Amino acid sequence: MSFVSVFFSWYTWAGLIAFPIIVLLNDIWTWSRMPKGPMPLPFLGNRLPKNKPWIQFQEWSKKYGPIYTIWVGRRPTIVLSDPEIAVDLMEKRSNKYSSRPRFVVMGEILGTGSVLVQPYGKDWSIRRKLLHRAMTPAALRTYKPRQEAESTRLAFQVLQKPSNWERSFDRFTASVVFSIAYGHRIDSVNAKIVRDRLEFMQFMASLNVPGAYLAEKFPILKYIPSSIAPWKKDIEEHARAETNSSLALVEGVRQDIRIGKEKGLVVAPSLTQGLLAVRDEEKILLPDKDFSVVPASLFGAGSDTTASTMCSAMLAFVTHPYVLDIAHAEMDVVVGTERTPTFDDETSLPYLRALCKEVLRWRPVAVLGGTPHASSEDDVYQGWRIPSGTTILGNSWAINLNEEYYPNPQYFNPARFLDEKDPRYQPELKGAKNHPAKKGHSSFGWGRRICPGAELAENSLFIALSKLVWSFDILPTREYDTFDYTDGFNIRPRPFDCQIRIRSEKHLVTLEKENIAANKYMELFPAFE
Ligand code: HEM
Repeated sequence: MSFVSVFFSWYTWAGLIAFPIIVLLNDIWTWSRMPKGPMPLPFLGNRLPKNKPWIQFQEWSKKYGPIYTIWVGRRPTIVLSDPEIAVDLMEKRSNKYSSRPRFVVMGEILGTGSVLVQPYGKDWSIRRKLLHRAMTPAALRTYKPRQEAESTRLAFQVLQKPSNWERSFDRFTASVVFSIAYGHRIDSVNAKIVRDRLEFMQFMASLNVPGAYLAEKFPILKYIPSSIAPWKKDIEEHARAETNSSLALVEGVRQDIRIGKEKGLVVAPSLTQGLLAVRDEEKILLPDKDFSVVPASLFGAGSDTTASTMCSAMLAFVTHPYVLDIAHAEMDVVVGTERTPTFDDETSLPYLRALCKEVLRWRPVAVLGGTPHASSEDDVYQGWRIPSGTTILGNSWAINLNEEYYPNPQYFNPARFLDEKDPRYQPELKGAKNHPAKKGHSSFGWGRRICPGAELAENSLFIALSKLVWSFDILPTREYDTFDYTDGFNIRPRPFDCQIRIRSEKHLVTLEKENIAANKYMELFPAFE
């Protein structure tokens, strides 16, 4: 039979027509057994919002309930808006819900091997275990002096240039993670390494917005040669630059160790230094390119997230001024004016601790729960069928602002997180339901993929906000829109001005004195230029 006759034969045509029908019937069957959501179009899925999808997702949760399905092309995504359900799936059934969806653009085309986007499995587990070595309680204790010194330097920089507060926050969080990762501090956000890293991060974040790239719906598009696909060429160039930069940072630490040995100098302890030793001792087979991702992920995942949360705290201060009054009163009693707060004060500053939790709840920086989870086995939940490979998106915006758990959720009030015996506790802020997580919020994610840097971030938040609250009055200069946030993977308030002034002459003298000691301490960690 010739090719032409096969082409025109009736069964070829029947096959061509039957195939999409079979696929469609299969999709309808899958759809009919999954939690109901907005009606998708065959093969195309749902029309997804281009901007701030978490708002639309929250709206849909009011119509379709706390668990519903949306379709990205033919791929189902379950959206969760209730913390209990999120825990049921991603924690109690973490053996089935700890993978990541296929990221055609951010994972396969960018391909920088970030822990964040790796599917559950051996490759992910090696990197994650290495990361955990840097986050043990003992390791976290050794970072505290750096965080204290850096937060004193932060308060002093804000004192010197109050209008530059947001940049100072970025410098602070960058310096904390870089000094931990590579043993080098950051004195300016204009340091090349910070500019480069911020660009990589913002770029990566822009790849993960649902609906941003057609290749996510139609993976075949990833095979288009980059010579005729400028969007792909751009992604590949970013990937090369990021990998080279991560490798150079590890090489820098190797060089520090070499020079230290030659000259008999003490090298500032760092995560990279420790992990290089572990890799050699335990003969962990991880090529340099993949190894370099581990320390690099500290900045990628930990700097902007922490700084953005601090920016949200500033927005909360200027829009809910009474909070600062209460925090100031607590500082005055516990710390006084002769010294600034330290980690030793933590247990005596419950309002400050509650304030940090409330910021994380009120404006979760990883607004869609960070990187989505994916199921790796078929499952049945509340009678619904959830097939293997389903994307699971914990909408932190909807979860953290869920009225059943947090009455009057848009109202910023740290008292929600105070102990019931605390006289400042307000019972009317207790929800009809109790949040199932020990932390009382879901801003660090869930289960086996929960943020490994949560405690480090909480420590940075606590000490930085404590020093800022201790030092300053932070006052509104106009009306603010508490929803005026950036778009993307992580969110932060759009830049805004406010009045920041030192609380008294005594505070000024103490801060100046402690800043000298803090600068001296941070000399242990030479600055990245
Ligand atoms: C306020 C600060 C931070 C917030 C709100 C935050 C939030 C999150 C969230 C929501 C996830 C996704 C969790 C999940 O999939 O269930 C995540 C993952 C991650 N975070 Fe954080 N994070 C913060 C700071 C940090 C810091 C300081 C580090 C540094 C070690 C870090 C490292 C990571 C890494 C490596 C992952 C990927 C984990 C994995 O996929 O296995 N984060 N974070």
